[in-house]
Amino acid sequence: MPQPTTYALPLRVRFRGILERQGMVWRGPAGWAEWSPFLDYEGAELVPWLAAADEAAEQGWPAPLRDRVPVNSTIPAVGPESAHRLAVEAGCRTAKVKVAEPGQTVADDLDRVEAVRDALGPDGRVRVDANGGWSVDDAERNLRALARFGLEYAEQPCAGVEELADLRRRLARSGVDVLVAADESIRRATDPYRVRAMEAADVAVLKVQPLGGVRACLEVAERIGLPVVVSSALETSVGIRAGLALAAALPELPFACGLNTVRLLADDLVADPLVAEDGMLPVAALDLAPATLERHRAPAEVDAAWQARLAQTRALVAAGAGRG
Ligand SMILES: O=C(O)CCC(=O)c1ccccc1C(=O)O
Ligand SMILES: [Mg+2]
Repeated sequence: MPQPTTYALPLRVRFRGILERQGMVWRGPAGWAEWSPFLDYEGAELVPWLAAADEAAEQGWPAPLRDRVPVNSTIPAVGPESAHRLAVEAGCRTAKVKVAEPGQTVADDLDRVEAVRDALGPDGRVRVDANGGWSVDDAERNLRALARFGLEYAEQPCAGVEELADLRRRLARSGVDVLVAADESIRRATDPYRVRAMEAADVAVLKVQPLGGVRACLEVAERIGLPVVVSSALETSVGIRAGLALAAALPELPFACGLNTVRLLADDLVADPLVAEDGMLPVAALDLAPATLERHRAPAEVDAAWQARLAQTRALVAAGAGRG
C-alpha cells in the first residue's frame, strides 16, 4: 500500500468544537482514499472508517445512477448576520443550521434560523441539527418555537434512541409538524436498525466513513426502511467524493445531501474543490495535485500520531475487531 500522507487544514469557523481538521489520504489502484476519524473516536470505532478508505483505494464504488447531486449548505453556530451571509453565499436551496451549541441559548437558535429562513425565502428548505444537545423537554419546547420558520426536519434533537422515540410521540400528540432525523443514533450505534424498530426517526442520515464505506451504507439504506440523506464527516474533497459516490448510487435521493462542507475548510487538497454551484455537486473524477497535498502536509509529530493510529487500527482489523 502506498504511504499515507497526513494533512492538517484550518477551518474557517469553529465546527464540532474543532478549529483544525486532520486526517490521512493515500492513493490505491482504484483511486484516492481519505481516513479522517475525529480525534474523539478511538479503538474499534475507527475500524469502519478504515474500511471506507480501503474501499475507495482498493475497490472503488458501484456505478453511479446520476451525474450530479443536490446539496445543502451547512451553517455553523454563528451569529444571525454571518448565518444569513453564509446561506446566501452558498447558493443552495436547502440549509442545515446548527443549533443547541453549548454555551448558547434557544434565543440564539431562533435568531440564526430566522436569519437563514430570511436568506432562502419561503421556498427554501431549512433543517436544524442539535447533535443530541437537547433533553426531550427542551427539544419539544424548542422545536415548537422553531417550527414557525418551517423546518424540513430536526437532526438528532436528543442523544438517545429512546429519547428520539419519546420526542416523536410527543410532537405528534401536540401537533408540532417537524420530522426527526437520526444521525449519531445511526453512525455511533452498535445497531443502526434500532432507530427503525423503536420508531425513533422519520429520516436516516448516512455517513460513509463511520458506517464503513459506500457499499455498507447502501445496505443500511436498503434495510432501514426510512428515507435517507447522505452527509459528510467534514472531509476534504477526497472524502466528499466517497459521499458523492453513495449519493449517486442510491436508488432514491429525496433530500439534498450534507456534502457541501468543503466550504467550512480554509483550503482543500484538490485543484478543483467539491464546492457546490447552484446547489449541485458533480459526480466526476478527482484531480489531486501533489503540490497542493504537500502544502497541507501535517507537521512531523502530528503525522507520527496518525501513522500510529493507523497501525493500531490495522492491528485491530487483523485481530478481527469491529466485525458484524
Ligand atoms: O450534514 C451536513 O450538512 C454537513 C455535515 C455535518 O453537519 C457534520 C459534519 C461533521 C461531523 C458531524 C456533522 C453532523 O451532522 O453532526
Ligand atoms: Mg448531524
